Amino acid sequence: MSARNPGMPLDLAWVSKVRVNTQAVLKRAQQIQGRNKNKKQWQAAWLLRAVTCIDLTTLAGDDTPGNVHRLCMKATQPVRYDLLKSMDMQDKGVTTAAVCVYPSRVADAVKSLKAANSSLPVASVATGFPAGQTSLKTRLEEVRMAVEDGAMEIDIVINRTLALTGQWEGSDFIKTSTGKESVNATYPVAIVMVRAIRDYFLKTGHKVGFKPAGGIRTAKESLVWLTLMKEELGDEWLSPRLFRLGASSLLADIERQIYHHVTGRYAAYHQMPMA
Ligand SMILES: O=C[C@H](O)COP(=O)(O)O
Repeated sequence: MSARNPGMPLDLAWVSKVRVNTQAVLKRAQQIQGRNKNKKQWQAAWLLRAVTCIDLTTLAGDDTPGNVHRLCMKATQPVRYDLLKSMDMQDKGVTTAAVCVYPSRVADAVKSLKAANSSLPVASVATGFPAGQTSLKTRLEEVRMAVEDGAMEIDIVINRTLALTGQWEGSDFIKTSTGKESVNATYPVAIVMVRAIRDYFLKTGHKVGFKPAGGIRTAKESLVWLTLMKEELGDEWLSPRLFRLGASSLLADIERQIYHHVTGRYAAYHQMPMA
């Protein structure tokens, strides 16, 4: 996770000067999607990079200590050992970036990771996820409880009422969406967001991270996201310190593509143990 953003006084004059050329952004999004033509051996390396940037997520109403435990085990060994061995990557410590759960499941996740001797961080979606329509007092209490239970990272749902009325400040990491909306992470919106990160960096010298989340399900999409980050912000934003993919079911497809790279065959989903 990136260093804390010290922030800056809210400068609405700067914000209101921002203009977005929608057609240019849509064209750029198309261009980035067309760029994704890595050679096979590089593609496997990029896919492993994507794995290390995943916040492996479960945010279901019926989450239990059991499925959170499986998620944690998958996060610590996200790609089958035999596949990693074939690529000589078995001892490179490939894990996902974090696991992401509801506040009520943080303690379960911390316990499972501790038992597995893993230092993977637990992220939690506190603050009235997904609507963010709870009082400030409740929101702060939820963050406190998640941190007390061992969460290292908190995905805060911004108060959209405040944002829409111009009352907002800077953050350490910005995330596209909760994953619970009908439209979640899209490339054109992401381009606008990462360019805001670039502008903020140029103005303050502080690097804010970016997390697209919601509906990211295929290995191909993960490669487009990496391309977008590389081209718009540079190599430094290709590490989990500044880039996360928030996803509950992306990993299975990435692992299948890696299986295909190693064996030349496609695996059924059940051959890839999943949380
Ligand atoms: O923050 C993470 C998202 O809720 C995950 O969304 P997803 O289940 O569509 O991958």
